[in-house]
Amino acid sequence: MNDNHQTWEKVLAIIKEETTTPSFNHWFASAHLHSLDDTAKIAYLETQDEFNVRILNNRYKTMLENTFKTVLQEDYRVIVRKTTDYENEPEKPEAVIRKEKAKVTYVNKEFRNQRIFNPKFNFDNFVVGESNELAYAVAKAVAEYPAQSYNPLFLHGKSGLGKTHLMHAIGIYLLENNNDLNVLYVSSEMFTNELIKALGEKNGTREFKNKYRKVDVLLIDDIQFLEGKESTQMEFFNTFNELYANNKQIVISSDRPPDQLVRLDERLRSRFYWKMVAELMPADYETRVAILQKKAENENLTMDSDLYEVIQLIAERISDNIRVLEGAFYRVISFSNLMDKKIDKSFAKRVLKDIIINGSNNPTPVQIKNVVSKHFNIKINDLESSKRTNQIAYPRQIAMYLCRTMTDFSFPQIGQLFGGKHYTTVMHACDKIQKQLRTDPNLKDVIDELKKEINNVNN
Ligand SMILES: Nc1ncnc2c1ncn2[C@@H]1O[C@H](COP(=O)(O)OP(=O)(O)OP(=O)(O)O)[C@@H](O)[C@H]1O
Repeated sequence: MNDNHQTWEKVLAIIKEETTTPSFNHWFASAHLHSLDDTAKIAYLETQDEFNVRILNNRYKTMLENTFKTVLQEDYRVIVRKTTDYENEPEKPEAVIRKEKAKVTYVNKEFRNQRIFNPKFNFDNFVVGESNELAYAVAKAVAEYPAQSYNPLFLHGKSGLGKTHLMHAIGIYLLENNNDLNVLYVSSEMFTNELIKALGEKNGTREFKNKYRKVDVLLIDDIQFLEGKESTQMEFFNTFNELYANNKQIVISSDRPPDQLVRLDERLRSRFYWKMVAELMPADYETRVAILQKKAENENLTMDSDLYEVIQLIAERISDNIRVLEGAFYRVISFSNLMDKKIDKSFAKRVLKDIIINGSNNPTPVQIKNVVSKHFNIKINDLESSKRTNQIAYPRQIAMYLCRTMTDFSFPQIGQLFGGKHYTTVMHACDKIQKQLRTDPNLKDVIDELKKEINNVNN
């Protein structure tokens, strides 16, 4: 039995445990592992039937990727194709094969071990919102048509907003579609260290230059690191010019726009403006929620109202860095696994005490009442009155629900704050809104909007 066969057997054994017998027999039993690309970290699966391909790709991809991770102890991206798609890869003349083999060896030697792409940083996993749609669109265009419309591409944005993710996504996409391309991803720090090492070795500089001049697509991250390093800048300047002159794609990322890289050579800075400069801005609330929903999906978590509330809580409180946002979410997940506790809001608050409680204050019931009364165009006094018309009672129930979910006030305390109502009235209101939220998307939009407004007032 070869390694791939063994791997696939292990994957199947796990999946068999996790799915029903009919699903397993239907979708997995006839699939095979076609090949594993250990460099690009892709598992290629094959199956005979077109529909089966679609189901495995759409419905079971996350499960497959998680299972490969369990078996191989590494992240692998899964691609399922029809068997005939592999068979129909055009036969190449002997001379072409020989030439390609030579090229592959060369790619192996100089570039393969620098293809350090994180398979999770792909386009499918990148959630697009208003804050990043331009950057996403141009990154995708570069991946599809390198060195055509957007060369060079300069991506900038504050820390943790997805620059590296998009660069890896470009690299992964390019390699998936043309494995022979010389795609090179380097951080500016790696570039600098490589240059310093080369300077200390016999023929080092020549080899360094040769290597970089042979690149088809250069992805260079965190260019701000080159600030103040004159000789590295000079070498990068030469590399840039040479690649550009040969119509090779260059993608650069930075934590600032080019004009703010003041300790970078002016000639280099001006080149960054030649084609496309795209900014990644802090994600808005909806995008932050969508990002965490995607992470939950990737972790195979079942989305119930408790989990959704936790996602909202984290998205409300952490707004300027996606890395911190997802870090908080993963912390909740791992503590819940460790302690075997269900994820809900009070558990999340405990686990994230340092971020949620100390890092930011809960809104006050007064702020909540203010926002709700403005939204429904009624008076705060009305919220505290005993009027029972629907026009007043419904916003009051919503306000009570928000006080309960956004503050640490108890049912009796909230009752007091709403004109001395009995605690069972507050419980009833919260229960009603909670249930309605599960079925009424309009109410969910209203609540989301109110929470956003309350947090804006609170910050
Ligand atoms: N739009 C998005 N959708 C999904 N995940 C995202 C998105 N934006 C960022 N992330 C995630 O946030 C984390 C941080 O992103 P990334 O490392 O790309 O940030 P960065 O801008 O390169 O930060 P730095 O400047 O600190 O290197 C990653 O795990 C990435 O997958």
